[in-house]
This record gives sequence, C-alpha cells and structure tokens, in this order.
Amino acid sequence: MEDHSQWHDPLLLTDVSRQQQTLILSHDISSTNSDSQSIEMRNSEGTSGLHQSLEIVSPQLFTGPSTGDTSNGRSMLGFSLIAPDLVVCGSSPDIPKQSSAAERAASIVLSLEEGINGLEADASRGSPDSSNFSSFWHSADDIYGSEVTGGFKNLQGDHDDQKKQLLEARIVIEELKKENEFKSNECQKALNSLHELQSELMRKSMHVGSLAFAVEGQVKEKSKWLSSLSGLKRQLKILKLDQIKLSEEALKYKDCLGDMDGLRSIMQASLAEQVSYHDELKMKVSEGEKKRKELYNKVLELKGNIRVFCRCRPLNLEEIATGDKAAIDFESARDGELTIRSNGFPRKTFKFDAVFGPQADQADVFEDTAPFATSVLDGYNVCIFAYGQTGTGKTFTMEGTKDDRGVNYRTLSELFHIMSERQKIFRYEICVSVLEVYNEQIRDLLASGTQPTVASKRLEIRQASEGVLHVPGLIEAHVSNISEAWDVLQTGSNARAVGSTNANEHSSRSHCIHCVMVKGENLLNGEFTRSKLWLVDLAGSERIAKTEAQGERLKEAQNINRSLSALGDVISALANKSAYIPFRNSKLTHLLQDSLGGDSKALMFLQISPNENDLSETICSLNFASRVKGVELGPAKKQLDNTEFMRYKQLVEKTKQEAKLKDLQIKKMEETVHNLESKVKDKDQKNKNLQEKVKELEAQLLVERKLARQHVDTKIAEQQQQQMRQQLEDQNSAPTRHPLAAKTLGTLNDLTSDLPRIISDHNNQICPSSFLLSSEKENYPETAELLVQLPKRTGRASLCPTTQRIPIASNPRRNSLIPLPMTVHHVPMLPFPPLEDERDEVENSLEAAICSPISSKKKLNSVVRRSVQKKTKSPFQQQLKKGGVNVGVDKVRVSIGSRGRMGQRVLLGNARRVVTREAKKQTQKDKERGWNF
Ligand SMILES: Nc1ncnc2c1ncn2[C@@H]1O[C@H](COP(=O)(O)OP(=O)(O)OP(=O)(O)O)[C@@H](O)[C@H]1O
Repeated sequence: MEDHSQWHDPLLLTDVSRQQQTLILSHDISSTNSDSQSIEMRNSEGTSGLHQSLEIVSPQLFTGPSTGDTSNGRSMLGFSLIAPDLVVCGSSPDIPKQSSAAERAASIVLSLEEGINGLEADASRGSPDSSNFSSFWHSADDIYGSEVTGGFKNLQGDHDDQKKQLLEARIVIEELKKENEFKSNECQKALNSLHELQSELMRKSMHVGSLAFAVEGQVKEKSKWLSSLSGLKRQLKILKLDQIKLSEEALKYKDCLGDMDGLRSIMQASLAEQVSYHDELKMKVSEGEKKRKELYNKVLELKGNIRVFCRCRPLNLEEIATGDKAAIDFESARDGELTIRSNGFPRKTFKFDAVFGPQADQADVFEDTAPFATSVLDGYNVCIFAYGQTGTGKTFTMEGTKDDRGVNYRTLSELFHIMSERQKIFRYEICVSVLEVYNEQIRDLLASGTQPTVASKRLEIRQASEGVLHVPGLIEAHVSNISEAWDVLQTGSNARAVGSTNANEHSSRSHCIHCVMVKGENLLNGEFTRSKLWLVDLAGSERIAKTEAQGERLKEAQNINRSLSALGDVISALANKSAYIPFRNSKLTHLLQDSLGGDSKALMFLQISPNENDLSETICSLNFASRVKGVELGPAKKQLDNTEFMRYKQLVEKTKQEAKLKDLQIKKMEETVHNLESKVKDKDQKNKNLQEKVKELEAQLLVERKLARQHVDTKIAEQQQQQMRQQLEDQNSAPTRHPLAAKTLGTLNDLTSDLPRIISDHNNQICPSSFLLSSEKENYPETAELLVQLPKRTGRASLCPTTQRIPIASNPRRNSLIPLPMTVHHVPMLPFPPLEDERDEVENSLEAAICSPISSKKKLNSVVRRSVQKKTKSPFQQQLKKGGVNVGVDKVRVSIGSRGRMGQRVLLGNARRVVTREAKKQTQKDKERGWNF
C-alpha cells in the first residue's frame, strides 16, 4: 500500500547554511492541533540523512467554493516554515474540506493519497437524495409551524435558485474549467518552463550563494590564517625562548643522565639485591612453613592424634548433566579448611590436617602420606583408612586406577624404596595379607582363589600377647619387591565383594584390609622390630531409603552401617577417654584395635561428595571426622621384637660369664706361672746348691774310691800274701804243689761273689768290683788293661803293691739319690738339673692334686695317677719316677698332714700304691721299648 504521508508533489527547500537542497516528502497533519505540525525532511538524494523537524507556523486551510448541493469543497493548506537559512520554494496541494477535525484529517489523508484529483472523487460521490428533504420539511412543519416552514420554504426557493445559478455557474465553471484546463496546461507548460528557469535560476543562485559563501568562507579563513599566523609567530618566539631554555635543560638533563646511569646501576644492583632478598625470604617463609608443619606433626605425633585428611571428589558427569551444584567451597577457606555453602551462603567451616579439593591428584594426596611409610620401617604400627559415604571415592583414593595409582601402591612403593636406601644398615622382611570383613565375617582374600576350602573357613581374631592381635590361619605372602607385593594385593582386591547400587556402580560391599608385616633388623646395634601397616578401604555408609537396597544388598548395607556405627562408638569412647572402649562390638573395630587402641600412628581419609543433594550425609561425615581428629591415642611405641632380643641377651650373658671364667682361669694360670717361676728360681737355686753338693760328693767319692781301692789293694795283697804263705806251707808239707804262677786270678764274677765276704771281713768296708773296675778304668786305664789281660782262673794276682791296711771309715749317711757304688747295674749318669726339674714337677703336680679340694679316695687316686702318668713318659722320667716315688709320697704326706690320722694313712697308702703301680707300669713299658736300666 502506498504511504499516505507522502506528498505527490514534493516541496523543494534549500538550506543555505549547508548549501544543500532539501525535499519535503511528507508531513503529518492528522493532529487536531493544527498550530504545530511536523514535517519530515529528506535530502535531495532521497535517502535518510538529514532529518530536521520544521515548525509550521499558523497553518491555514483555504476552502474552495461549494457548488450546488455539495457541501464538500476543496481546501488548500497554507503555511510558512521557520527554519534558519531556509528558502521555501514550493506550496502544498489542495486538501478537501471536512466538517470535523477527524474527518478533515481523513480527507487530508485522502487528499494526500489522491492529490489534486480528489475533487473528481467528491463529484462522483453525488448529491444527497431529494426525497429525504421533503420528508424533512413535513416533519419540520409539524414541529416548528408554518411561519417558520414558510421562511424555510422561501429560503428553499432561494436555495433552488441558487442551485440553478450554481448549475449555470457550474456549466460556466465547466467551460471555464476546460478553458482553465487549457490555460492551466499552457500555464503548466509555462510553469514548467518557469520551473525549469526557476530551478536553473535556483541552481545558479545556489551556485552564486555557494560561491559567495565560499568566498566569505575564504575570507574568513584568510583572516583566521592571518590571526593564526601572528599567533604562530608569537608562539615561535616563545618556542625559541623555550628552545633556549630546553637546550639549557637538555644539557642539564645530559648531566643528569650520567647521574641517572649511575643511579640506575645502583638501583639495579639494589633491585637485584632486593629480588634475591625477596627470594630468600620466600624460601625462608616456605621453609618456616615446612618446619611449622613438621613441628605441628610432631606435636600431633607426641599427642598421638589420629591424623585426618579430607578429600572431596569432583562432580561426576551424571551430576553435571542433571545440573547439580557443588556445596563445598575450597577457595575462600584457608589452608586445611573447607566451607559448607547452603543456598549460596557459607554455613560452616571445618578444619583438618589437610584438605584436598576436586583438583587434587593422587600424587598431591600421597605427598602428605609418605612419612607414614618411613614410620613403618622405623618400627611403628601404622593404620591408614578411608571413610565416607558410598560413592565418594574411598576405593579411588586407596586403590586408584591403573594409570593413577592410589595410596596403597604408593605407600608400598615408598617402603621398598626406603628399604633399598637403608640396605647397608637394616635388613627387612615383608609379608602381606589381604582380608575382608563381609557381613560380620572375616574372609582371607588370598586363600579364596587358590584354596577355596580355606577361604570358606571362618577366621577368628586371637590375642597373641598383650596388645597384639592376630588372625590364626591367615595367609601371609612373603614379598621382596613392589611388583610381587602389588600382585598379591591385587589378587586380594579382585576377590573382594563388590556390587552395584543406586549410588555407585561398583560399590564395595565389605571392609577390605591389607596388612603388611615388616620385620626389621638393625645391623649396627642388633635391634629387632616387628611392625604392621594396615591399609583399610572401608565400605561406604549409605542411606538405605536413598539407595533403595533390597535383598542381599540390603543385608550388606545393614551390616556395613552397623560396623561403621560401632566404629563411631569406639571413636567417641576414645575421644572422651572412656575407661571402656567397645572394640569387640564388631569384627571391624576388633581388627583395628591394634591400630586405634594406641601404640600406633593412624591416618583417616575422609571422603566427601561436593553435591548439594548429599549435603546432609557430607555434614554427618565431616562431624564424625572432626571427632576422630580430636582423639588422642598417646605417642606411638616402637615395636621391638623381644624374642630375638632376649635370645641375644642370653647369649651375651653366657658369653660374659664365659669370659669371666676365662679371666679367672687366666688369672689363676698367671698366678701358677708366677708361682712356677718363683719355684723355678728356687729350684735353680736348689740345683745350684745340689750341684755344689754333688761336686763335693764327687770329690768325697773320689777320696772314698781311692780309699776303697787302696783297701782293696791291701786286701788283695794280704790275700795274696796269705795264699803265698799258704802255698809255701803247703809246699813245705806236700811234695807236689802247683807253681804259684800257674794259678789263675779268677774271673771278675768270682771276685764279685767274694765281695760280700770281703766286705764283712773288712769291718763292713765296701769294695765293689764293678765300681773298682769302672773306677779303675776311669782312673787307671793302664790298670784296666792289665785287668783285661789277666788270665782266666789264675790263682791270685796283685795289681798293686802291697800296702798297709787302711781302716775304712763307716759308710756316711745317704743323703742323695745318686746310685750307690755297690749297684751292679750300670746306671747312666744323667745330668742332674733336668732330673731335679722333672721330679719337682711331679712333686708339684702331686702337691696340686693333694691340695685341691678332693676328699674322696677315688678322686685322689685318679689325680695322682694322672700326675704320675703325665710325668713318667720317657726313660729319663722313668728314672725320675723311681727316685720320685718317695718324694711324691712325702709330699702327699706333707699336704694331707692336716687330715685325721686314719685319713692320712689311707690317703698316704693309697698315694704310695698308686705311685708304685704307675712306676711299675712305666717300667714295664720301658722294657717293652727296650729301655733297660
Ligand atoms: N578424586 C576423584 N577424581 C576423579 N574421580 C573420582 C574421584 N573420587 C572418586 N571418583 C570416581 O567416583 C566413583 C566412585 O568412587 P569409589 O568407587 O572409589 O567410591 P567409594 O567411596 O569407594 O564407594 P563405595 O563405598 O560404594 O565403594 C568412581 O568412578 C571414581 O572413579
């Protein structure tokens, strides 16, 4: 539809100030207030660019002449426009007249639509119906009376006349119109040419205007330029002055720059110093923080607090898809704190030993857990357990995934790492067990695969010793490296009871416990330790109404909740330091008694969900963990292995006693050696004395020998003389007598056999032939030769000149063991000192034997026998024995002198018998060996 607001004949306006022509295309005169009309203006290109509201001042409607009975004439809108620099060059079209403002507006719209041709439309509408008028007059008569109606009728007549005149006028008008049309056509043509001329004029005037404007502008510009030139000149002067100033300043600045360089280097140095100082401070702060943490941990350790680490899992995909929001704020809270938010506002803040948000990875979590591995190898029991609502990530934290291992693997790995570092000082043995508490029954998860019968067997907890619990029959796998250990743990974990619930697809339906037993031996001080590491993945607490568990799952859930509430009771009792701790209320708490009942270090991982739908469970868990954090177990104790220690202690005691005994023996031996030395000295002295005595005796003996030889010689001479006398007598009395020279002297044996007689004849004077012979051989070798040359069984012979008989002195008292000269056997002359020594030894040993606290006869016998046997082994010793018997017995006599008479006699006799018997035996042996004395 065509736009009603547009003129068919647009007005052309010229804006002198902008040197632009403006076209009035439309205007709105529908408003009843015709005093103020707005006119839209467009530029000559017809595009919307210039819009300017022009005010129409006192618009006037010029109504055209009414014809005949038609009341609707044509109207023209006349107006003047007020605008700066505006030249109006047009007029509006005619507008049909209306009775009311609204109708007028409509007619103007119509007029705008139909333009000048609107008159034809009015004409075609025709005049009103005359029948309507007659009925109108009839009714007027009735109402107003005939006078009035008469007047009206006159008027009617006039009206009719006028109508006729009007018709005539119309005809004239029609003619005039035609004429007018013709003229208007001509006019139009003239007008068009006028318009053209006008527009040409206009263009030219516009051009002139614009030129004038331009000239005016140029003039203005010129004056502006001139003024600005003078301004610039002034400025130039000022600038010149400034330049001088600036050059001066530049020089100054140059000087300053040098200073600045110096300053800059100083500044840079100080900045570097500051930076390093800052870094140092930073390091110090971090070290301080570390130390503070260590000290804090130590304080906790001393107090024996259960350490609590809180970990929050991220929202899972399902929760994100359903648009669930996180209710835990980690950002605003400080280190180790978390804030619960409810409806966007912070509600409560909890503080733990460490808090790990959803962004924390497994390595971050283990960083704070690693010191516990060291504690295990130091001999402390350690328990690490994960607690929390189902599906919050307990298994994820403890077990982890294949690509992202959890606490279990990392702790074991750390154990083996430290072991390898300490291998020069410590020796370790590691055994691993895996068990689960499922529906209040303990199951061995390592046995379930290999030995199903064992797995089905019910395992019970027993008390091994005070404070030490154990599960008899539980398989303990010996492992020597991380891969072996992990294989064993995985075997156990795979056998664990797992089921699907509404809250978790792979929900743990049992409490899984990994037990790592570590036996350690300190190679430096021999200290033995036997510690345990418990790694516990608890089953998750769950709201049965929420998880909608049924059947087996329901039973499992009930058992899980029961054992967790028993754990809660134990924690409460521990926190309140109650005298009675209900460890035995569930298998789980009974198993953890070792770890929670003191002597060990405990760490709890509290797992929470960030989902605001789980907020009530999360708050329950956080409250529980806060209680756990308050539990003080007391300082952990080192688990020393006493069995080995006691064994070694006993060994040490024994060795000590042996050493003592040996010391005593050594002392005794030293004393004995000392005594022996002093005795040896004595003996040496005695020997010396004896040797001197022997020398004396030898000298005496020589004298005696000489005397004896003389005596024998005398005797022989006497005998020979007697024999010779006898022979002479016999010769005298008998005619035949053998000559003296024919008689042999007789053998040596004859001589020897005559010796006793000789001795008795010569007042007991001894003249042993053997001695004689030997002495003769020694002292008079020439005599010996003569003796040998003596003819056998010759009568008598004298080898020495007959001498006066010398009375032989009586035999002196025997005071040595030197064989008497009358002994027929040749006794080799042995050197005295060794003989004396040996004899002394026999004496000493006998003395020792007698002096020793031996009372019984049998014992004494054996001692004496041994002593004698020991000392009578060689021919030389045999000799000793022969002489030593009496000495030994004498010693025995001396040593047992303090005993009773009877005892003396018995022991003495006994000793003598033993000595004699041993001597005999030895003699026999010597004979057998061919040693004949
Ligand atoms: N920190 C985390 N980062 C990424 N995923 C996690 C995290 N914690 C838990 N999950 C995921 O959440 C899910 C449930 O975890 P998990 O099975 O460990 O929970 P749970 O507490 O052991 O449950 P239940 O008590 O039922 O056994 C798993 O798919 C796991 O991968």
